Amino acid sequence: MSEAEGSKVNTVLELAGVGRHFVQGDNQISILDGADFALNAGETVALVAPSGTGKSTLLHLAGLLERPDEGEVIIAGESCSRLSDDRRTAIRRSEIGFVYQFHHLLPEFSALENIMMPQLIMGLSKAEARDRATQLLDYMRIGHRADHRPAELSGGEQQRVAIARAVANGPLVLLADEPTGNLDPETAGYVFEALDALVRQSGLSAVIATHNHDLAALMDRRVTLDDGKVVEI
Ligand SMILES: Nc1ncnc2c1ncn2[C@@H]1O[C@H](COP(=O)(O)OP(=O)(O)OP(=O)(O)O)[C@@H](O)[C@H]1O
Repeated sequence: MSEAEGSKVNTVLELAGVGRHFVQGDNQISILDGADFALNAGETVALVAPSGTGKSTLLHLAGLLERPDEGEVIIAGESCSRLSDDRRTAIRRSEIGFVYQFHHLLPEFSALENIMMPQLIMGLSKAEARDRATQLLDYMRIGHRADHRPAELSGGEQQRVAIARAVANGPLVLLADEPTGNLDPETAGYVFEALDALVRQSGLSAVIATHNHDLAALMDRRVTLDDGKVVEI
């Protein structure tokens, strides 16, 4: 295999010439315009860019929550832009983990049940899902909170549950949209470090949008958005 072919195989997520345009009033604005990006297996990348430049838009496209207006989103070698909604949902469920700024946990379920849920949807047995959820809670050092509902957890604990839920099905790629943006600096630091450790321990690839340059420095690479394109910083 040539070096070029080898590096393709190693690319878990690719954006190729991606464009996303919105109409605002009388104007069309191009948030992404010919954006290229490649994420390698086991790599962590921080996406650091000013508010409103398109970080969430990029993550939504990469996570197959939206379709680009042009260009391709390629996950594990499969071009996804023209696939059916059902196929995109299947890929998203098996290959993508998402963490948001706000935890979006299901309020009526416990921490453990929230982490079991995506596994049950994927067809795992209750016992398997419970074992994996318990392991993840222990890894995130909140095993003692397993039976608590989200409202009974601190902000940092809620985000650690949300991170555990995002990786519960062993995705290929973790996408996180300011996962610590809603936390005080000290809590943000330890939640981010726990996220980083979990990603590295499980060999995951991750793109993490953050405004925090100290936390971004923990990642393998940093990129920003400039004039609708992804550029290294
Ligand atoms: N569905 C939409 N319709 C119209 N405009 C949109 C839509 N989605 C996003 N935008 C615009 O695209 C721009 C980029 O939004 P996006 O949420 O991606 O930015 P961001 O970098 O994540 O910002 P923040 O850091 O504040 O979360 C914003 O100006 C936003 O108003």
